Amino acid sequence: APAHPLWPEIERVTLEQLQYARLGVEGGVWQLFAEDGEMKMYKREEEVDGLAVDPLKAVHTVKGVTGREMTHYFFSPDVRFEWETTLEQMKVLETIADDTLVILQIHKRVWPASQRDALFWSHVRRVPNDTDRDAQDIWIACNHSTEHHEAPSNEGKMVRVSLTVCLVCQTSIEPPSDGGPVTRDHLTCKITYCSVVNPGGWVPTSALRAVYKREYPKFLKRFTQYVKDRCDKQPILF
Ligand SMILES: Cc1cccc(-c2n[nH]cc2-c2ccc(F)c(-c3ccc(S(=O)(=O)CCO)cc3)c2)n1
Repeated sequence: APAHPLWPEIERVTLEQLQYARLGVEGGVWQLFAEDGEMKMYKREEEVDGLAVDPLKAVHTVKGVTGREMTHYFFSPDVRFEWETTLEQMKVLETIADDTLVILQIHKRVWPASQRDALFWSHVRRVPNDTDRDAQDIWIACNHSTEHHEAPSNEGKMVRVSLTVCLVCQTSIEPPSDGGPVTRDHLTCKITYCSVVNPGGWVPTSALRAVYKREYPKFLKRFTQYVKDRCDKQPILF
């Protein structure tokens, strides 16, 4: 593993997020707040220092793509402006490895709050499926707030959020009964998107919850549709 000061934290947080994502939404602690076809969005209402920091967990089933493809397009900074509608600026501050970056993002201001930015490391990895030999490997992409000497001090113009986000994908293949080749029609990708965002500065709880309720379903629908469109008619990446 690369000898970078962030590496131990990247390893720990990525594997913690994998376990967290794989925990179901049973137990009554998660409140279903949005549903659209296969997509189900849950939240927990939690406040830290009077700030709503509502953990979010979304589950979705997407046909015709693999977990490697889904996490690749989530991780890749090159395509982020194509699906992340609230992004205003983005800068890759450090390339730690081809699967590990440090990114600064400035997002569009949401009235009446002040504009926010996010500084985080981003990592994507394949995790062999240790429980079920026949199953495909699991893929996880994880974004977690960090410090970085290259991050411009935004002279108080911006409020910095702190976030931990993961996208965990499990692909399954239903092979064609006629023994023919596996095509995208035989692929199903089960995804779990988890996010905890501390808005960093005071936002009225009701306004923040309204933003989450509007933005998260829109984001996940748009992102997963973007990946389906990009992968359509392309060779399958397992
Ligand atoms: C999807 C969503 C939920 C809640 C708020 C908003 C939003 N609306 N206007 C500005 C933002 C905004 C402000 C700060 C942020 F850090 C992110 C933010 C959201 C997601 C991620 S990510 O890591 O899931 C995907 C990469 O951008 C990173 C930052 C988004 N968008």
